[in-house]
Amino acid sequence: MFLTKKEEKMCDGEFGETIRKSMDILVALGDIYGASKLVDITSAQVSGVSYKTIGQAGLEYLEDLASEEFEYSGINASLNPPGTDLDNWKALGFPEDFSIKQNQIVDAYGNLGISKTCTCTPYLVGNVPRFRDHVSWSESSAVAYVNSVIGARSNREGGPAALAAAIVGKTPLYGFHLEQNRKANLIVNVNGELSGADWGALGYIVGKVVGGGVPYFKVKNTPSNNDLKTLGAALASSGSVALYHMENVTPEWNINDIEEIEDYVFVSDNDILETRAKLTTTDKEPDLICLGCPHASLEEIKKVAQIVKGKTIKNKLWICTSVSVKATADRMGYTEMIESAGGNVVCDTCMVVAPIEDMGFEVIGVNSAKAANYVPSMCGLDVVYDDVENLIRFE
Ligand SMILES: C[C@@](O)(CCOP(=O)(O)O)CC(=O)O
Ligand code: SF4
Repeated sequence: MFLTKKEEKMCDGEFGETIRKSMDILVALGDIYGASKLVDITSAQVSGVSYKTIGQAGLEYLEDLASEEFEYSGINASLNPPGTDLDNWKALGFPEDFSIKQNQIVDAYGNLGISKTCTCTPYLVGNVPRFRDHVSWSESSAVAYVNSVIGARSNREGGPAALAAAIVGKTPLYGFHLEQNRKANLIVNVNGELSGADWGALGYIVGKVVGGGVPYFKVKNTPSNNDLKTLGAALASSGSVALYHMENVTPEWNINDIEEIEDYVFVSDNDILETRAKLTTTDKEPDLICLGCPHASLEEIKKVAQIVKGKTIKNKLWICTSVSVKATADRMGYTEMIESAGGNVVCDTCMVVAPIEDMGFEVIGVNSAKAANYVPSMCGLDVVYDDVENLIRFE
């Protein structure tokens, strides 16, 4: 891979150990994937934040990296969800030792120059690249969104690579950074109109078929941005999708030569119904309904507030989001409506990266196919997959 004189000096340690270690990761990646050079990025999104997933070794690695002075690239970089509500963990019943360690991890990232936004939907709260910008994002649902809905360019980075890219402000030029790799290779024809949890079911079905390819959707009704975030999350969890196109909807849909795509899949109403049923793993009622995978937007919180307003919820309810979105929900009175009904707006964390298996829950109600896919495997708990309206039960 070609390196400039300055980049070579960075690799040789002339700019300090933190920069050298970061360059090591980026150059190794570039060599593996045959990148021609490094390219400047405008944004990074760093996963590998939960104490549940990176543990003590991860915390020590980050504290060590942050202990040295270095010049941060200055690009906009934000963090993925940690495993606790960083400020409100005590009141919400998150384990103390875990929450303290978790705050130390987030502080170490902060010392490295990464914003403590702690969300998988950074595009809702100020980390919004422009069309065609090169970026380095690692949360898989966010990668799907930034490539597909925003039209910026990212590979599916691992946490350490996105951190290295943030520190240096560059990423190796290969894969989805190159125009020629952004074309679709599978056409998905969807038979009926979709709503709510149907979008996640569609993503789950197509992710399994397309793997790491690029699907091109033809759908009957236009999805909202919230639907696109749900769809992308599901595609990226059942497959390893980083980019999809939707006819007349996403910004690069017309870069494709449709006639040249040989592979087709048809998704019927019945496929959607069967998948919705398959994603539920139990016939028991959920003891926790956990919404916001990916992290909820203000409109999604508003919808829940309207459903529960003036009523009493039977089971526990969390709606997970970022501190920034919650601040607006507070002002709008949505948080108050949800709390009065017995629910909580939970910041920073989510049902997958929090240690919910140690918090006394057994069955989790979710409206996200990604969460339905990961809660059984990452938390060992059962899930019920359905629309918000059907999940929430009242006294
Ligand atoms: C499951 C996931 O959404 C959250 C866990 O990620 P991490 O602990 O931030 O590496 C990661 C992903 O899908 O990229
Ligand atoms: S599992 Fe869902 S809510 Fe949790 S970080 Fe990933 S996308 Fe966000």
